[in-house]
Amino acid sequence: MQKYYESDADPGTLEGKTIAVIGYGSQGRGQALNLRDSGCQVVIGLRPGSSWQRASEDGFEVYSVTEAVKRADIIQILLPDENQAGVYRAEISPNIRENACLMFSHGFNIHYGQIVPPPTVDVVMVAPKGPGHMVRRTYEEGKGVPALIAIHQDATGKAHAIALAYARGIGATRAVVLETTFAEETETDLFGEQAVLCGGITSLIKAGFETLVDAGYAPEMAYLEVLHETKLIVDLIYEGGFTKMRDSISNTAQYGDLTRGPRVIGPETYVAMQEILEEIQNGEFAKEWMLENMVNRPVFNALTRADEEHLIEQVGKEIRGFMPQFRK
Ligand SMILES: NC(=O)C1=CN([C@@H]2O[C@H](COP(=O)(O)OP(=O)(O)OC[C@H]3O[C@@H](n4cnc5c(N)ncnc54)[C@H](OP(=O)(O)O)[C@@H]3O)[C@@H](O)[C@H]2O)C=CC1
Ligand SMILES: CC[C@](O)(C(C)=O)C(=O)O
Repeated sequence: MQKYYESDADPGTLEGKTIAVIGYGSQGRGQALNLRDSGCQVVIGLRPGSSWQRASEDGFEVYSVTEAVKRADIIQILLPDENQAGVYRAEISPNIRENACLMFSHGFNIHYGQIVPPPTVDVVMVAPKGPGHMVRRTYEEGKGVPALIAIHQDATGKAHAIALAYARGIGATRAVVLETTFAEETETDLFGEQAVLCGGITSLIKAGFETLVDAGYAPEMAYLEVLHETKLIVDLIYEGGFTKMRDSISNTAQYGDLTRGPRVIGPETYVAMQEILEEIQNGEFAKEWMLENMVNRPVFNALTRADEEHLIEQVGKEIRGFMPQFRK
């Protein structure tokens, strides 16, 4: 896989160019602040509301999406995936300059054909592999979150240089930048968040918590055991893989890990993972998510509410209240 570092990116590529960051949520805020601190010229495109106020308070020039796009050489679309196509059709497409660069941090709308840009613009992706607040925090610490770049369309011949310079601007080249495609990024990202990072881990934690509570153990004990300690174990895996984590735990824990783990994640889970991946690859998941938004998200809202009311959330709130690191 092609990898890039700080010295591969030329910050001069962005000189004299205006970058419009459209959206000022998790990624919008993190990327915009990092770009500005890296010396780039950044404006923000938004609708009136709380994000507008936050971006203004952070000292940015904030415009409607239409006005921001008119001013921009590079347009980084950091709206929720489900809103991007509507805003693109109404405000971005009619105002985008010829030879501008249209940028994304996730390939969903291009890969699934929700946005079809004209052939006169560059279409690239710079996708940090981490949440927006980490993109900002690691930059402030002098480090960076790794990122992926991909080129969907190179109208100007400069698409690759722009993507790398932008990745440098948000701090990603301080770590590493990997080159991929829109298809590979979209499919692996959706799979990762559904099967492992978000869907997989919350379901695993909930199953462990419910098993202990149903067996008569105190919910506080169950919370500390299966949720609180998860971060401590994941931090070790993050720092040094399974080996570092296993070096740090007891031999008893390691034996239980090696012999019982495969009973929890057995053949049934592999089958479910393959099915989930197929739904992503054949576009079934994308279609379901788009339709869910068209009818005001009944499933999304009901499932979110049910988890918010789960005992693990109530107990967690109480226990975190005792710990100084979680007090505001
Ligand atoms: N969250 C993350 O860490 C990651 C996200 N990504 C990708 O980054 C992109 C942005 O996601 P994320 O940062 O989570 O988004 P958020 O939901 O955090 O933020 C969305 C922003 O868009 C604004 N917005 C929403 N609708 C409109 C509209 N119709 N017109 C103008 N502004 C609007 C919101 O403002 P308002 O206050 O008005 O609602 C908000 O500022 C997505 O493509 C996502 O897949 C990629 C990697 C990680
Ligand atoms: C894991 C969720 C994520 O894919 C991410 C932070 O990278 C997302 O889309 O938010």
